[in-house]
Amino acid sequence: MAPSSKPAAAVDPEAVLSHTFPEVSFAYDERDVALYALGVGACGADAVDEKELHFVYHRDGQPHIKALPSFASLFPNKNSNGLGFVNVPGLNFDASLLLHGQQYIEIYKAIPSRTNAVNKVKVAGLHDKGKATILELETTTYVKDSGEVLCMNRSTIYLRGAGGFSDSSRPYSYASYPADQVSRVSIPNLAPSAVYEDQTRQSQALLYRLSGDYNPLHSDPMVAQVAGFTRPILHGLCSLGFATRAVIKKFCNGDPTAVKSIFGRFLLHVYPGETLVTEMWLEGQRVLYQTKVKERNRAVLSGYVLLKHIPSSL
Ligand SMILES: CCCCCCC/C=C/C(=O)SCCNC(=O)CCNC(=O)[C@H](O)C(C)(C)COP(=O)(O)OP(=O)(O)OC[C@H]1O[C@@H](n2cnc3c(N)ncnc32)[C@H](O)[C@@H]1OP(=O)(O)O
Repeated sequence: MAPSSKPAAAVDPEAVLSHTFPEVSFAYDERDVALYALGVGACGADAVDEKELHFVYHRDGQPHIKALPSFASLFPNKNSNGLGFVNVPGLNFDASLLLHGQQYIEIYKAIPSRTNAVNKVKVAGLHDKGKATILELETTTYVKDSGEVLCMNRSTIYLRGAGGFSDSSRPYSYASYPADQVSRVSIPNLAPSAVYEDQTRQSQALLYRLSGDYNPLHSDPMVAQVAGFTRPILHGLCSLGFATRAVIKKFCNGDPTAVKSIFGRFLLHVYPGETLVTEMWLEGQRVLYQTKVKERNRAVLSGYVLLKHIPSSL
């Protein structure tokens, strides 16, 4: 290479956008649904909580257990343990520095408590932020036998240190979806309509990982240190599960089928053991929320949950 040549860019957008992912088949059952619910704190403060017990136990038997809508956020993990994008040609990054940035989930059909399913995955966005690259992957999940569409997850992955690949002065930015679907929510300057406090356990990430996200960032102190944290951090989707539970509890009377879509932006890491305080505001059929860590008084997550209808009791 001539000394004046530019080093190869870390990201080749054409190669990334033209990548096709293999379809992935998977199955789950009520045990997975209940394990997930425990992983996001269901019945954590009250083992007979009448608005949550049906997520982990049912007197009439396992088939009657209900899936939390955020259980759907696990489906992209089936694509090579969630890291199917690590080997995308044209996408070079340090995997130890990646963080989950945002998650958007559309639910088209009540999430069954057991099914055989298929994931179809595509790149939905790619953005050069200079110090980072943002990759967005869309995973659409179908019921295997009927072909019905169950849900769609759009996962935003923040790749620290992998930006700066744009040629021109205008940073590269591509998205295949309307911007307002996943824009950062503005938190109202009003007292919240509801507040819910949850204590995460020291072992929260160790329990949550058994639902299928085995990234050692959440369990291994050395890996966490390399990534810049004093100890393993909580999975972003675990915090999102806590926030979704808070909304279902406060606005849906425990009914998981009332939820149409969920959006969350991860603002700051959470350490297992910290207390999550979720403030919620009802705006039309959307519940805007912001989750703070009580011990550090810092906002760690914000977003919205769109409901099919507002329960008449509100
Ligand atoms: C199939 C998919 C599976 C994915 C699994 C991935 C593995 C899972 C890992 C985890 O769960 S990690 C734990 C959860 N996540 C976190 O804890 C991250 C918390 N957030 C942060 O630490 C920070 O917000 C950040 C992501 C490091 C960004 O902070 P930074 O200070 O670097 O950003 P800014 O200077 O404010 O903004 C730069 C640029 O980027 C945009 N942006 C910022 N934050 C996010 C975000 N969370 N999501 C998306 N985009 C983000 C921001 O808007 C700026 O862009 P412009 O506005 O300038 O265009």
